[in-house]
Amino acid sequence: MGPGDQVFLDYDGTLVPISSDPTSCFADRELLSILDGLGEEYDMYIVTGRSAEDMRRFLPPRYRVIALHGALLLTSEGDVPLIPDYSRYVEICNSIALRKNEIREMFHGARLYNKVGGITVNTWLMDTATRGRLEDFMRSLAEESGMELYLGKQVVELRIPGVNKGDAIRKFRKHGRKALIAGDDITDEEAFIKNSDALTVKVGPGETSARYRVSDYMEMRSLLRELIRRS
Ligand SMILES: O=P(O)(O)OC[C@H]1O[C@H](O[C@H]2O[C@H](CO)[C@@H](O)[C@H](O)[C@H]2O)[C@H](O)[C@@H](O)[C@@H]1O
Repeated sequence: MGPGDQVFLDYDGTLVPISSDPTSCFADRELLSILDGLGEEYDMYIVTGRSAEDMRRFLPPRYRVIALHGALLLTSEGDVPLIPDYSRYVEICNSIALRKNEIREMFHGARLYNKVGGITVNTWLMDTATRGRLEDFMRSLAEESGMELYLGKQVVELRIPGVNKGDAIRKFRKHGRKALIAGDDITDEEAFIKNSDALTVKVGPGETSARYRVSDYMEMRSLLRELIRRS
């Protein structure tokens, strides 16, 4: 990897630790200094399943972010949908979000967030049986609404069908440039598989199609510091 090459980084679990509270995953000072260092040498993107609103709260606006699993590019000039029907899915999510209280009453511990182009239910506070019922419910909601069910780390989500990090990254790959892609969750596997020529890094345990592995976000940060040092 050298100056001008590309770096695509997942956020939760890759750059910051996974936490049971999804609302407070702010980038700390060390992370910002790493991202700034990378941004000076490399063509860098954060690629996340998070909403635009979350990423604007967690990170300063100077970074390029691909949000909602690849549906939306955030830039300092504004948001650019990367798929044709984005606004239709926003409306679908807004109408599902109207059922927030009903869903919270049906599934004890469920925390539902409208990602404005996705719906996520955080399941950290739920017992296993209730999560199972929630999955069934969300599966039927997906069928009714035309959204896609996605089961991640302690989240049950509805995401825009067909959207995935792999295709999103491919849109931004530059011919003749090396790329590093890192991530910790199932959606990142889609990025690894669709970019098998890249330097792919799995963060944490579990099966993977990535070529390399680091144990956690701290080792990932060390690797990124090394990348800056060598550039
Ligand atoms: O693509 P990512 O940057 O990894 O984002 C994917 C999901 O991130 C959030 O959930 C994950 O992080 C939470 C905070 O650590 C954690 O509570 C949750 O269990 C994780 O799955 C976010 O809430 C989801 O909407 C994103 O899809």
